[in-house]
Amino acid sequence: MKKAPLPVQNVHRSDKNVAGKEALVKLLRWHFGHADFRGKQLEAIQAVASGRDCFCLMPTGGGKSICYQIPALAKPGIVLVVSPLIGPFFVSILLKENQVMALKEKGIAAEYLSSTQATHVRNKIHEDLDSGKPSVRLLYVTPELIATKGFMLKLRKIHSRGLLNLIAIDEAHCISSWGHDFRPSYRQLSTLRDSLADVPVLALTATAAPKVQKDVIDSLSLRNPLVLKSSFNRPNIFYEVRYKDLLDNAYNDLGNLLKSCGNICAIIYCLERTTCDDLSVHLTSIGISSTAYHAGLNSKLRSTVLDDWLSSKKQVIVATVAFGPGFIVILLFASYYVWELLGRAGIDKKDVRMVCHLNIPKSMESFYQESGRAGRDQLPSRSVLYYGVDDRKKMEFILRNSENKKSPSSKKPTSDFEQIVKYCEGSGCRRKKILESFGEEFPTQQCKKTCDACKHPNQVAHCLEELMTTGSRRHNSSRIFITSSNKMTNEGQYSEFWNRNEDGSNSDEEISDSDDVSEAAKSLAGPKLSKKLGLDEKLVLLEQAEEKYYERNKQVKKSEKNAISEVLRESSKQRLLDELARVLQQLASENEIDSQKACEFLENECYRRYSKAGKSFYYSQIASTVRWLGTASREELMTRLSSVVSTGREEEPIEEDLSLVTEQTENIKEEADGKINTAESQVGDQTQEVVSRSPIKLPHIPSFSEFVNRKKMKQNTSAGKSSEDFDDEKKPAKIMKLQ
Ligand SMILES: Nc1ncnc2c1ncn2[C@@H]1O[C@H](COP(=O)(O)OP(=O)(O)OP(=O)(O)O)[C@@H](O)[C@H]1O
Ligand SMILES: [Mg+2]
Repeated sequence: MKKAPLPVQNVHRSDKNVAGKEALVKLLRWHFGHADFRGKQLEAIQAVASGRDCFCLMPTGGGKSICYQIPALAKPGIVLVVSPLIGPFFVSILLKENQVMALKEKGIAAEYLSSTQATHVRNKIHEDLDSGKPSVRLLYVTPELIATKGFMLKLRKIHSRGLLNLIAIDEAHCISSWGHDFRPSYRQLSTLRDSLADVPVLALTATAAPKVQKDVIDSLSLRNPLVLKSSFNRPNIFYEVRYKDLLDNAYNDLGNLLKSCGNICAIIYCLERTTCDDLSVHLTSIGISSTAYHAGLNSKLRSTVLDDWLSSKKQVIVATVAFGPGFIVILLFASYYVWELLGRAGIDKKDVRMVCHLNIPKSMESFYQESGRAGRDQLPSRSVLYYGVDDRKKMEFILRNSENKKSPSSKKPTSDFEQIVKYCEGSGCRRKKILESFGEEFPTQQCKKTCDACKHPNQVAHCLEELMTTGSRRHNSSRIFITSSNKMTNEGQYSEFWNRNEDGSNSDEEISDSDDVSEAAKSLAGPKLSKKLGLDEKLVLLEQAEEKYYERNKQVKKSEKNAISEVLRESSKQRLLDELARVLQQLASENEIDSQKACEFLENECYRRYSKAGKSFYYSQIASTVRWLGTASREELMTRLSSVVSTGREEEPIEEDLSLVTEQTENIKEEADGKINTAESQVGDQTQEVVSRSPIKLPHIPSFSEFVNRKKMKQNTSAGKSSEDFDDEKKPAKIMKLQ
């Protein structure tokens, strides 16, 4: 049942005064049921309540959210919470939704704004914000939304009415390129101070590196901030490393470990989604209720899986881990969707008793964040990392690629990785290694045997010795530990991480991220794919690789091979939705288009055109549509999407009825103008004037074959014709820029 909010006047003495401890504790008890504030929570709350900026460094699970949730209850007005869009769009929205729901259950008027919400829900929130007396107290938004002109004007208006009490930047380390999780959209938050100079800013992070702290404070232009730092020690977590190379079977070991702990709630992180599936099947087969969670599942299934785990219907969730944007570039094209589930995604499941890493994480920070999901209720919990030399090499390879992608001189990923390698391969106290990597001194005796190295030093020393010997034998080398793997990229043994960009073409999306084609890509990968090969040769190789794959899978019938599965269609819709949401946010046009319907329309169009031709062509068309979304002007989007969606003519191909579309656009434009006038023009958004009344030529989305032909034409310099010439000949009215 919902709780009634405590009357505000009971809590705050006056708008200017620092809120009294007693009143704040009362709020904490009433709404959250906690007896008292933890660590530096009260100091942070009192600082921002008095109008001071604050930088708050607390470990994962330390209770950062309370630092902005209580201020939202202590004074009339709004607390704006900026938190990142983490991982695939749907999941992050789901998590925000969960958080907001949980707050509402506590009687707190919280909302989130996102372009994936139904238009009427979004409109209602906007109406509330524009009302002059908003009922919402905690408003969660993304940095992308803050960057839009329309929303910033809206904030200014709220502020001018004296209703913007605080801006909380959660996961503030994302603003720093030194952080492990840098997000370019966070950079845009630096304009907040200029636009809303006197609103206190609270920056919250669990990333402890001093240069990140400085970067955050500078980037957000925090003024004389109160800097609050808590220890990063998580005394209730027991840290342990198990050595895969010394185990008969890591799956069995993990299964036995989970069984020996009883019916506990656990998270297992894996590097690859096939491992997630295999491991989940294995655990289920031995009677452990488990479920896999990764991007290979459609969004509906993902949501069910997550719900099952959150509600403890399933005991163990086996999920893929997160990588930064650099990794996405590498992995996406090899079909290894990158996925951040429970690492920093704000999931607050308190009773996770164990977090296992089946593969080595990419850095100490990632490890700390992910293992920190255990024991958020402060009860004894466990972190178990399964370390294998092969895993380490694989990760080194990925990291090296990522470095090369960013800048050849960037050595951050590998140097961060060395810390976690030392954590696994060193013999000293694990807890000390974690804390020292964050610059925190920690005397070993304070560990009090809460890591394997302190509890069983001889056993760990013995394992390390054995690992050294086994490793030397296996790898025929005298050095196993902390080796450099400069040669990895030449060995070709990790072909699943083949970097498509190597081929120098811009046709990345033409490689389907459906499993089958990625398998083909695997076969094609590695040394076979020389940079010197031209496009034709590469296409031939791709075809051969595809054939090889299907030969290997005799059970796959020819017809099935080309079929477009529901899973692929779902993931394509999601992909379109992600891109459209991003673009609409950038254009501050979320209210004008029902993204869900628009993406269904676009996907349906691709499907209708290419379902017979097969999935490569279908996928290629999806990829082109995504590209088009990314480059289309607002005018083009409006013309193409608003008209179709709002008139319910989803099934009609646009080119077939251009005049109708134009006519519809006129109507929609009028309708949209009306909406804009009420919702957006109140904040004076000049950018809304773009919709044109003149007939608009619809952009053509090139098919895969057109794309290849264009490539060929580009190569064919001797013919003396440009690719545009070629297209002009073929399809005079349908030219689209391919970058
Ligand atoms: N004063 C308190 N007393 C008891 N429990 C608390 C208190 N403050 C917060 N908690 C609980 O601690 C848990 C973690 O809180 P929260 O999600 O805010 O952590 P966080 O610092 O944001 O972590 P993360 O970095 O993982 O996002 C929650 O279950 C919350 O209810
Ligand atoms: Mg948090």
